[in-house]
Amino acid sequence: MAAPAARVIDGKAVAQRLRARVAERVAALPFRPGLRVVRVGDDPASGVYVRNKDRAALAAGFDSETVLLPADVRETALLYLIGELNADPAVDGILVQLPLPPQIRQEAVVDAIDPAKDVDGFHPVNAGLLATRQPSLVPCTPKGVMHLLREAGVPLAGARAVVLGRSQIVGRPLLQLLLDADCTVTVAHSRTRDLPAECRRADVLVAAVGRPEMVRGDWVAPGAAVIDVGINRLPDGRLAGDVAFAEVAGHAGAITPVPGGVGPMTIACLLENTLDAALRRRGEANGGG
Ligand SMILES: Nc1nc2c(c(=O)[nH]1)N[C@@H](CN(C=O)c1ccc(C(=O)N[C@@H](CCC(=O)O)C(=O)O)cc1)CN2
Repeated sequence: MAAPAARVIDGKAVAQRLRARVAERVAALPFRPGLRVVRVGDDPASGVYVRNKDRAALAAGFDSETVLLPADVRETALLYLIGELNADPAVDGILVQLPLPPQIRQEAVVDAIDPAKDVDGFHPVNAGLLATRQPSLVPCTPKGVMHLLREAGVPLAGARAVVLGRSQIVGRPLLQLLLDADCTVTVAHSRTRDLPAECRRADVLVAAVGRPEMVRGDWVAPGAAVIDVGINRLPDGRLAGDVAFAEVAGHAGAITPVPGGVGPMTIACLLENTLDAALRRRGEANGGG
């Protein structure tokens, strides 16, 4: 008997709908929310992502600009720029594209951004607000994962969720978001004793480890929802997720592809965060959203 095929969750379509909703809300505003994306150096992948963010923001009606800095820029110069953007009333959202060159401390840069304009949601103030269940700017990729799970109708209350990966940007915020959705959450990582066994317990499995095709078919319980956050460029140029898609699709109930799964949601959620930041900063009276 052929293995059952999982439902493929179309992240591109979900992201497109979210972007259209954001654009509608922006069109109804008496001002254009301002986004500034800072790119340091010439990492080609960052170049693609930054261009895509700028295009998406302009298409949604934002006032968007990208600031390019050379790879050898000093940390103090980047911090000075962030200070200027923090003080600029036309700027609602600031994002510094990662990764940064080695002479720049990522933590110092993230800490310098005004938390009210931190549309990446990486600032410790936003992390703390999320951890204490207060309104905050939530990191875009985990926010996108939750959006996909909800759009796909995956039951969350009481579900066992396993998050593979404990990064500041994905794993840790996801722990909070899944907990807030009433899941029972396990965060597994490189020191977890039996990763396949932990994964097999999951009704909802989110892979965010950055290791191509690490999650195999027999790591997944029949019918589980599998969300693949990994975007790994293979030596032959192909993209691979953290999940061995063809194998896992034979076990899972629903699965996200790479590309076309979580990635497009990251940009859609950035637009939503920028709109939220603008409405909060400028007051609901101006927002009407
Ligand atoms: N400041 C930030 N830096 C980085 C973030 C972030 O959220 N904030 N995340 C990643 C890169 N990233 C957004 O910045 C991002 C990565 C991938 C995609 C995406 O849509 N991927 C496509 C495939 C694209 C390809 O062919 O390469 C997909 O999955 O379908 C969007 C955004 C690191 N840096």
